[in-house]
Amino acid sequence: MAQIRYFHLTLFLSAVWFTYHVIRLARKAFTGPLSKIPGPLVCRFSNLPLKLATLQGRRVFFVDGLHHKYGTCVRISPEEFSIVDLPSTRAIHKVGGNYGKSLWYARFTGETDGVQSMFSIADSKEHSQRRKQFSNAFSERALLEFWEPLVEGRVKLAVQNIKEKAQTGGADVLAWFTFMATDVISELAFGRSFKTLEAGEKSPYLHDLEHAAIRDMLTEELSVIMKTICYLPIPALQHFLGSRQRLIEYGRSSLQRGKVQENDMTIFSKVFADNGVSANSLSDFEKIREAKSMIIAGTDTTAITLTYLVWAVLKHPEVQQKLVEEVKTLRPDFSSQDARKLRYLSMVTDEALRLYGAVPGGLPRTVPKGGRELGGYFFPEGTVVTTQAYTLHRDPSVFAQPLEFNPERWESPTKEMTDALLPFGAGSRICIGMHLAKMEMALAAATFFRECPTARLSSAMTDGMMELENYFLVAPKGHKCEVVM
Ligand code: HEM
Repeated sequence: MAQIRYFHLTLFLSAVWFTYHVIRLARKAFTGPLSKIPGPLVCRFSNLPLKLATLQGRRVFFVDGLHHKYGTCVRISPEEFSIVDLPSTRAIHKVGGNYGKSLWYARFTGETDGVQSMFSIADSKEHSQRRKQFSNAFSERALLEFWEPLVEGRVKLAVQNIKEKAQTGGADVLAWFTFMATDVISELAFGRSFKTLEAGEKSPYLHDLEHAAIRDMLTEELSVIMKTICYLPIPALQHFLGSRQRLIEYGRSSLQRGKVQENDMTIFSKVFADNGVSANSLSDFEKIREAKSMIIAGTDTTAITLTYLVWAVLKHPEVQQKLVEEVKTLRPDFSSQDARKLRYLSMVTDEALRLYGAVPGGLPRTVPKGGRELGGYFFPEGTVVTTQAYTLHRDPSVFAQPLEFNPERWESPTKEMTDALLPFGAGSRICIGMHLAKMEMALAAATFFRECPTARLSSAMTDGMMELENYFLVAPKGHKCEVVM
């Protein structure tokens, strides 16, 4: 008898809980300023469509599709709104706009324990203090003075390997550019390169980084399932889950080694102190977090964009011919500045960044105190608004025939075009590694087309393999890009 009473009580309480939530969701969906924002009915109640798209690697395309249907401002989940008109994008990202990064960044990077890297810090003031500690190390001046020989050396070795392999069967440019970017950023962060170019394969640290990224993404999207499975005593699973701890231990021992050898030429070096503020003053754990974050942010981003640049050029023989002629004019020991002065290479790079910049979507921000008017709608404070370069870069009113790879469009660009090109983000959170990425890309593209002027795509490469998939970054679905000579 008592059991039946408990059963009815549980049923009653569940019904109350359910009704309360339905009413709360319905109120949110159909009343208040946000209810005026268009979007699919289901997205007013559930984030399932967005979650599914994210897990299937097509978030950016899902959101782009919604913009095509509903306009420049659209509801993508009960809690999140995407806005892609240029004035709103600029307002959200502008310096002093005070739109903090949303909590998604801390969860996505697994930095929810209070020790955050520059990438995930939400608070604008705290972020600007941290960023100041690194801005000198990543300035163009410091790059030219301290890091250019390192980048040049890694680029030469990468292209030499590509050339040899391309002549004798096939070279996967994505793999070699990934090794190159890894070696550069690992030396900047830890004072010692992972030497993946010499090994011709990813280091254990990189494997752990990949596992940690997948783990963090799954924890963000499927938290209940992840909390449950982490107790299963399966060795492979436990090894996978242990990746984050191994990264911390690697970082700790690298920093220790740096101290012992007094090797101070890293991004944390006092050499780069800005008005006495250097990243040297960070705690060891903060440095470990920053180093990990920069290796993640500075590896695949550059390698993927560069790979698409090479692929897109090889798909367009007329572009390849023009580029090959141009890079021939460089002196044999050309510098990154010489390469960046090349007009056509710069047009090709802008076009590759427009269509294939590796971070084209979903930069969520929290609306600051007092709320803000954006795109004709009022957003109360605390609302999450997100922008995406993917849609902005394909706006037909700004870029004629937007889906075509056409470097010539940058011959004499309109102001709208240059304003709308935001592959590195904008404002206070603009990519701190932008100058480094541009240096690597200019040197690598120029060296590749000088050394491999007759390169072509291998017959094994299909267009489908280079279709984009999107897990925060975009990447080729086939996970490789093979060239031959
Ligand atoms: C082609 C290559 C690259 C692309 C397309 C790219 C793109 C971006 C974008 C769009 C953002 C803004 C993210 C946001 O607002 O949420 C960003 C931020 C960032 N990037 Fe890059 N990036 C590239 C290379 C690099 C490199 C080489 C590094 C090396 C350190 C790097 C480090 C960072 C960091 C630390 C941030 C966070 C900056 C902050 O919040 O203050 N990136 N990047």
